[in-house]
Amino acid sequence: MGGKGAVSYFPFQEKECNMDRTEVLKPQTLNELIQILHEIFSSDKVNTEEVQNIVESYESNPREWMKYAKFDQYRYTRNLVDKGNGKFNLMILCWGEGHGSSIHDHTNSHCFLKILQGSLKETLYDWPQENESEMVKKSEDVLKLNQCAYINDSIGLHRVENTSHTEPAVSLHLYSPPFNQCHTFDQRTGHKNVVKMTFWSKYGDRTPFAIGQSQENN
Ligand SMILES: N[C@@H](CS(=O)O)C(=O)O
Ligand SMILES: [Fe+2]
Repeated sequence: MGGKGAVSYFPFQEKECNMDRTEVLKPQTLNELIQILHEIFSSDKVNTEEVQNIVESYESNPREWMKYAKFDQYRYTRNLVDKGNGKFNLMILCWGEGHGSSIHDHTNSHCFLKILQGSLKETLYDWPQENESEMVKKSEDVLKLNQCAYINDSIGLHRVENTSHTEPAVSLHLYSPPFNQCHTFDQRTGHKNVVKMTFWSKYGDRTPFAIGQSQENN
């Protein structure tokens, strides 16, 4: 995997060496994190653990991301931050009290999920069996401020929820390669549906309402 030398254009980096970048680079701002992600994903091979560590090491600063954090009263919103030069999509998801996603897959992409505010419950499920039956819950975890989780389709499916009745939650998601649809699953039967995924806003601007917008993942 991508154990390349450290990148050289960050002034806070003290030395050039062959150490894993995770030991060297701690992004000081969201913009710096985005720069580092561009660098990492420009390579053919990406080390998912390295990405997870770097994303986790960024300390959430609401001033840096508040322009993307747009909430809806009824369901979680997806707000595009950066298109990652075609290699990834970086977005901020805003979860009102009690908002959650359906059980879903990630369309053969890598998914990194970091908490920027509040906390989220992540429940993992196995892929459904052929026969019609209740889906099997594998584990659940409460993700805390700054924590970064990782999932892909070979790990399984998940559902994410803001279980708080008093606090909103905000999360940062990186998907590589980018995707705009996924499958959702009925917990009772395992039946799946394709759903299109849309952005509530892009680069801080509310996306115009599209007629015939499809059902979403929540
Ligand atoms: N994967 C979901 C969010 S989450 O529940 O992980 C999405 O992109 O909308
Ligand atoms: Fe997800």
